[in-house]
Amino acid sequence: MSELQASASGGRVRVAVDTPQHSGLTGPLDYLSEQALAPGSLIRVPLGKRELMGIVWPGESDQATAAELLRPILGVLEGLPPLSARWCELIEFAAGYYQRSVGELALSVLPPQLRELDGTQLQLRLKRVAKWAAEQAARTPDAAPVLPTLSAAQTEALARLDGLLRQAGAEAAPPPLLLYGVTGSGKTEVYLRAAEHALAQGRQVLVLVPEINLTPQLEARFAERFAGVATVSLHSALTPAQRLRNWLAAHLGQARLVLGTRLAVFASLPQLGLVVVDEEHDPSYKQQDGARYSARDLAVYRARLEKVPVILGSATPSLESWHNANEGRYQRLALPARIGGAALPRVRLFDMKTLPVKKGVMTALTAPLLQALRERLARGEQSLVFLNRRGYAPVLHCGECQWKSDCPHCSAWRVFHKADRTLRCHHCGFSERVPSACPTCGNLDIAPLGRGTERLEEQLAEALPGARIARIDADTTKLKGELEAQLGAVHAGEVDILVGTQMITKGHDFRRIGFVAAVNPDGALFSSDFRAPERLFALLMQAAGRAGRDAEAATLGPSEMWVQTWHPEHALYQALARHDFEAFAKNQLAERAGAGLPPYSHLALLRAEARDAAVAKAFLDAAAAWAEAQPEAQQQQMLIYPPVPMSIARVANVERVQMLVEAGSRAALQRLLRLWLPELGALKREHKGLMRWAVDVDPLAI
Ligand SMILES: Nc1ncnc2c1ncn2[C@@H]1O[C@H](COP(=O)(O)OP(=O)(O)OP(=O)(O)O)[C@@H](O)[C@H]1O
Ligand SMILES: [Zn+2]
Repeated sequence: MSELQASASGGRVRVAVDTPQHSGLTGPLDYLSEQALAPGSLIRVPLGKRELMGIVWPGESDQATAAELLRPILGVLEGLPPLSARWCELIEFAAGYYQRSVGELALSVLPPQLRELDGTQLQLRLKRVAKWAAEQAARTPDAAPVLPTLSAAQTEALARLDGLLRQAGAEAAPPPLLLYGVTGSGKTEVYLRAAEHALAQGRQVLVLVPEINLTPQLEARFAERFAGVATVSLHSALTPAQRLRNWLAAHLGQARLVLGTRLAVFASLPQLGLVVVDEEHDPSYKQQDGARYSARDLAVYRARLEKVPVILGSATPSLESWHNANEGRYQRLALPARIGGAALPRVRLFDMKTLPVKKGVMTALTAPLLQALRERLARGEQSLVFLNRRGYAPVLHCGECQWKSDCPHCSAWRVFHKADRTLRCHHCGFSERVPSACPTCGNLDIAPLGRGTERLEEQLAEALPGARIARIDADTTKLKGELEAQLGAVHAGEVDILVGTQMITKGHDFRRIGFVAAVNPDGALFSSDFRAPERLFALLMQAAGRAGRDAEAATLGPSEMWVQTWHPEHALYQALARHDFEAFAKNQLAERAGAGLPPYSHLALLRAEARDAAVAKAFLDAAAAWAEAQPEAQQQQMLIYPPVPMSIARVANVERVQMLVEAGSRAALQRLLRLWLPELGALKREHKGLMRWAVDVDPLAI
């Protein structure tokens, strides 16, 4: 019971509480307790005039507060087993790495309802969870699941994995596995078998997916395979009550399988035996506010802490993971071919320059593309048309006075949504009815410029009468159940052409799609963000991956990916045409090495926000001056770039400025940040009008 000793002595306990931001990065605070409390216990403590939930934190107090100043704790949440020492360690690491306070992070990843419960309410919840778990365990399959015969590559991958699973809990942590499998190669089957093995060992399994919209499909596949295994999901679309129930089920060890989005990486799993990160390259794994953590990176850290295997799966791994595999830090397992010998789609780079030029008319639905769609329709095949822009048109425009539908609060256009006739800002949410005439000159003839998915759907319907067209994007799937219903219709063959944003390009196991078109992907080619090519390549590979997944359906004709571009000769498209991720990755890594960019360097972004951009900039300049004076910055070849406006500089009338810090070593960057942050808190007070500042470690979007 060494865990008990730390807090049993002298009545002093360390407690992680969510202290207010302005108090700076504080560690756990000391309180007095009459009874010995196991680390990880949930308790109630006073803070100022408030009463808060806190977590008894492992480790020694620094005794900074004199004993006579300590306040007694108010109570203990009885009946809940303490959070494990490893869970606390994960939180402590993440808080340190992403520069947040331990208490803030720890409390923010617990289900919010947990904070409001008293002992009696908790007892009731615990009873319900136990009942639910018993029901789950009694669930019998409709029919025994039919296990597919594994492909040779799957068999080999699993043999390697089994070796690691057997080692789980041994002295050294097994190396992370990068499951590099082309689209449709059966990665999910590998996850299922690995999960089966871990479950059979009496362990819990954590499976992460990048987006909520991928959880229903995955839940269904796991439920079908593992009837009788209590399974829960954890994501932000759950009600507070569901989230608490699922969290408790995992924490009590009753849920054996936990599926979820990035926040699930913090689930309490006392018997964790395997972690899976599906589509590990996906940017959605990075949290974009508060503690800006990468769930993928934390999954790797957590697996090492628990000494259990972690599988990172992708057809287009992140360059960070690819580099780690190249360097031998990760083990690479490849699934080089599609299941059943299905061919990857032929990629057709359609050169927009070959179209006859009609002045002023920019069309996304080119005649050859419509022809290709008609052919697929005639054959009874499904097609997918992909455009990464929702709404009807990105901007409304007056030809007389050149007025455009800008947002009064942001440096961005308001998007025209035709269905509800609104102009909506996708950044601040500001929405107004579409004016019937130009607001500046009164011209009645204002017209949409460019196109989003809503307009694309309309134009397709005009051009292809009789075709059954469905659209899936954030606008058509707002209501609960809508997405499932729409995907269901696609799977049932009730849809001929599916139009949508990137939501439909990843992860879905469509069986009937033979043709995928990207109508306007060029924009990302010339972005100033060094990660833009990596993201575009992954997106297009994933989109291509939705076509031709069923080897048997291919008797109709070969599947095809259609890319409309003004730059067919671009190296990115050339690699795409050959489905050559490896060449693309090699090329990109060489460029990154040359430019000293990640994974060859380590970045942090310091962001500042104010009504006046000059205030934000002055704060960052002062921050830079302070850091540059530190010996740490000078010795470690730390590079601090001048502050620049963010790509969308103003959102909701707030100017946003950012400053990039680049370091050769992760440890050096961490050391600087640790010194810097308390300083920044003090600096903020000197810069009147500064609203917020934040640090983003390993930022994804620059
Ligand atoms: N050994 C197998 N035999 C027959 N069918 C299989 C086998 N393994 C997987 N499948 C089926 O092949 C299809 C594709 O598998 P899966 O969805 O796992 O691919 P994936 O590698 O995850 O692809 P993506 O990266 O595109 O999501 C699924 O319908 C799955 O049920
Ligand atoms: Zn706005």
